[in-house]
Amino acid sequence: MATALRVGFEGQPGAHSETVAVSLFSTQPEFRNRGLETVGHESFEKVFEAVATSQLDYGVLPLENSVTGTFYKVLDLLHRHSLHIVGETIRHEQHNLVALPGVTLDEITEVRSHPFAIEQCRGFLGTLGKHVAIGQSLDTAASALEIKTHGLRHTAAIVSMRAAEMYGLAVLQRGVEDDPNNVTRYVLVAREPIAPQRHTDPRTTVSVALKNQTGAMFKALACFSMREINICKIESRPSPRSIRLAKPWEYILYIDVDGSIADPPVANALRHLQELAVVRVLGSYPRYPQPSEPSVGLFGIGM
Ligand SMILES: O=C(O)C(=O)Cc1ccccc1
Repeated sequence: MATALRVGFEGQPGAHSETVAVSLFSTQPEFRNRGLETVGHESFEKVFEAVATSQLDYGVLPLENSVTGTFYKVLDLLHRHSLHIVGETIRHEQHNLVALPGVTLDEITEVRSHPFAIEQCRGFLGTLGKHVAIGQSLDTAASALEIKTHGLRHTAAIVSMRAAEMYGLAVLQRGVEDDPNNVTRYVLVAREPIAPQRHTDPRTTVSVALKNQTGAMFKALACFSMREINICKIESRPSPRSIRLAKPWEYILYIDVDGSIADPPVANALRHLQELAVVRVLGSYPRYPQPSEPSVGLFGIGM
């Protein structure tokens, strides 16, 4: 039998990104029968490096959250490495306050989680009172692991139900996120690009190195709008090579559009854009439906 697909994520087993990897790879027909080993890494950078050096087949990375915004590090790494986006999915994460079994809420003096999870629960955390300190961990599941490993009776974590079960923690309060409609968009990255099929409602993401010149942004966007191509997202990040003291920076523009580079209007728009700026296609990829919560028994190996 062929070896299982190795899929990397940042964090410990039970992190949201790992849950997404497990659901996606166990439900989507192109991956379902391949076997899966999820592998935790200590940073997004290490996930990129492991895919680039063939230690992993894919990486699953959070790209943006509807409340806390873009995971900038991931965007910067997409530009810096030459990997390709080969899929995306959007998922609602339920955040739950959990602690060692038998511990009650009034015993808690610290709550730990990933900084984005903390931000998404600010309203709830504000109700706990000033005696409760807020601590950060690399990912949500790492906070659960720390509580379990060190027997921390006064610390609670904000994690998924899957992570709570994996680390044997009890739920103090379910659904502590401020916005119940809060969703995270994840991307799947690989070494080789793919050509998505039309029925997958594909998107294309490009990075565009823009000159600091009058009208540069307007002209770049016009390449799409004059061909009736819908732009779904624009984000800009300082271009690392352009940064000098007391000089205006240049920016890398990230543009997501509906359609695939196999569609003539998108291909023409990108050819046009290449006449104005340095363009890299980060991927044309299918949009997978929101994966369901996998059962706790399904997980791979950790860091
Ligand atoms: O920390 C995790 O579990 C992650 O996968 C990152 C994250 C954190 C908060 C919301 C979505 C993803």
